[in-house]
Amino acid sequence: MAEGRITTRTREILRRHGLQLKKSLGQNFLTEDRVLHQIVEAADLDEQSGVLEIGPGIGALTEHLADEAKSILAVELDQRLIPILDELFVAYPHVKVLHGDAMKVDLHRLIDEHLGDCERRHVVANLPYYVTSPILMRLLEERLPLDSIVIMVQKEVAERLTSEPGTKAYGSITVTTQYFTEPEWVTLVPAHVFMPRPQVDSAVIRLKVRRTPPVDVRNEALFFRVIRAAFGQRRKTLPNALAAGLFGGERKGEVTAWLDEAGIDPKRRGETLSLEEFAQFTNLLDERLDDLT
Ligand SMILES: C[S@@+](CC[C@H](N)C(=O)[O-])C[C@H]1O[C@@H](n2cnc3c(N)ncnc32)[C@H](O)[C@@H]1O
Repeated sequence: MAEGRITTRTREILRRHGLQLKKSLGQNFLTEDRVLHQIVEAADLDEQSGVLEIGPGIGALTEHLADEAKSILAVELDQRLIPILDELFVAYPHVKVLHGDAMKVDLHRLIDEHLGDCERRHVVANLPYYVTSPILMRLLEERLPLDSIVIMVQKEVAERLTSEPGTKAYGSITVTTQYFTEPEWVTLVPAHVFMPRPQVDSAVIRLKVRRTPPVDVRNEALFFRVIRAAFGQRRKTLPNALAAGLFGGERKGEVTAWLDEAGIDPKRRGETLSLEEFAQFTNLLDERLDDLT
């Protein structure tokens, strides 16, 4: 079969610049137009959209985004790729390439500076897999002014983010993501469309950022502590896991009673609790802890 356009483009750019891709930076570049189209389509962009792209690589996705959106800010960690990106987008004043680490740069300031005049803002990215969860948690927990996040992630991560209570894939990242967004599976992406080919398949998901959370939580910090504790020690019973994560292993009796009071059978495992049940228990716990102080 003849080599596709993007594969040829990628090989050509890498050869011309004498570049070896770095596995440690998660550099698996997309080489199929069809998948690039699917990602851009899922983001539902128009001439009022601003896009933050994390990890543009050598700009395969950026090129497609540049055709659809008003402004693009592309943050790339690998300094070697910056001159290549600058050269590729020299004639695109609405594409700004920035050398930086998406885990460290001030995203609020950058979005305000570069995408502030856009009506809608999106993150669109083929994320580096070694840092997917921390980047996603950062995007959500910092409450950036975003409408949606369309990301390519490892298939297993996509399954976690879109899973239901009681399934193996359901975890603290699921609950946290579903608290901030409505996740939607877009498409499965086989490993062979990347260069170099990774060990695992991938998937594109779309996270529609919620304006308000779907459950009423009075103490958010406590809510996230409860979630982490419930999933922290999967083999423990729920009262044991919560007592261990929240009270250093003490107060198991009280935790059991509070679960009962919140209408949650203490014999259940943490991974069977819904978002509503986590909120219910946290609100009760917050009240009871207040009463005790
Ligand atoms: C999976 S590749 C995607 C490249 C390109 N967008 C594509 O779809 O072909 C991930 C990119 O993220 C970059 N990267 C890795 N860690 C990063 C970080 N902490 N901040 C910003 N970019 C990062 C890598 O250098 C690489 O270019």
